[in-house]
Amino acid sequence: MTTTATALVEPAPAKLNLALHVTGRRDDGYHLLDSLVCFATAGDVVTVEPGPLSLQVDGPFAEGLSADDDNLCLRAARLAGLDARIRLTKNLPVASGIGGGSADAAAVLRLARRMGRELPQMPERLGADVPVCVASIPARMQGTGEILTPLPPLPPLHLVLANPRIALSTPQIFARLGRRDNAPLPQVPSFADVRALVAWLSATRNDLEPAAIDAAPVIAQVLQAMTANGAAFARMSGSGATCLGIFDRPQTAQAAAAALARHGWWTVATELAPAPPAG
Ligand SMILES: C[C@@](CO)(OP(=O)(O)O)[C@H](O)COP(=O)(O)OP(=O)(O)OC[C@H]1O[C@@H](n2ccc(N)nc2=O)[C@H](O)[C@@H]1O
Ligand SMILES: Nc1ncnc2c1ncn2[C@@H]1O[C@H](COP(=O)(O)OP(=O)(O)O)[C@@H](O)[C@H]1O
Repeated sequence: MTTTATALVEPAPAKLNLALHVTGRRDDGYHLLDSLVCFATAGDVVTVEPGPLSLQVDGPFAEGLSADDDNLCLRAARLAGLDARIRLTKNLPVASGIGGGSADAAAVLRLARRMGRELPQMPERLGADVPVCVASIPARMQGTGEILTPLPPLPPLHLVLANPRIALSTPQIFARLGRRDNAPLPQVPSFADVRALVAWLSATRNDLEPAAIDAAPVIAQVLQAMTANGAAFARMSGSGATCLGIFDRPQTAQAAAAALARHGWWTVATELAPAPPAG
């Protein structure tokens, strides 16, 4: 698809679970979560142009993804009643704990809104992470993902994301959990600076991290490498295997991303994403 003047472009920022507590399980098997979520400028890009509904995928991770009817971009378009030619540039690794598919679906819903459609009720029908990805702002996420409390802006963050090129299945990681009745997050304050955020995060966890390390021990090496390369804080996001590191300066983040890439891992140095324009 060549892009024309009528194309609309929407970023699909990577979703980061800075903290993720699993606090229970519903009768239908879905888990109750309590998570501090934010978004990075690193992400996929969704473009739409007028035309019948279709999807074309390009970008570095296009190969791992089929453009068939099940693709979350097409499912989101059908839910929003959007007929358009969609192009997805897949920059994020697939099945990697940073909500790529949910962020893509959310970007399609925002595009549909820009084209005059109503946001569909219960976007969580597309995936538990879709509501927070539609908002794409720092938020506390509870319930199974549908209860959102927007947070005051976070301090600027210099981040590294690293994935050891291992796709992990979200349901399989949930299934490996030892405990499902952990305490909720402590109260989330307004963070004066990165030091305050890191201190708060240090008293929290990602409850899916031990289960994911059990399934893919290399994740522990990625976390260790983040710290060895100067991260003030390192943690796995979501159900993994992508890990995030918080660094003091853009230069240290870029140097760490380059050092981690020498292991053959996917890495990117990034920042917090700006909020999408209010719809
Ligand atoms: C774990 C999280 C944390 O943000 O992130 P990812 O690792 O996917 O990025 C999300 O809750 C994932 O959201 P999402 O990837 O949209 O999940 P869904 O497609 O709705 O669900 C996939 C499967 O994960 C399990 N699941 C998901 C969400 C939840 N609250 N409890 C669950 O038990 C269920 O087995 C479900 O069938
Ligand atoms: N546009 C999409 N991008 C990524 N994954 C998608 C997409 N559409 C459907 N999927 C499917 O959703 C699953 C979860 O992918 P993803 O959202 O990237 O992972 P995670 O939820 O761990 O962050 C994958 O198995 C993939 O096949």
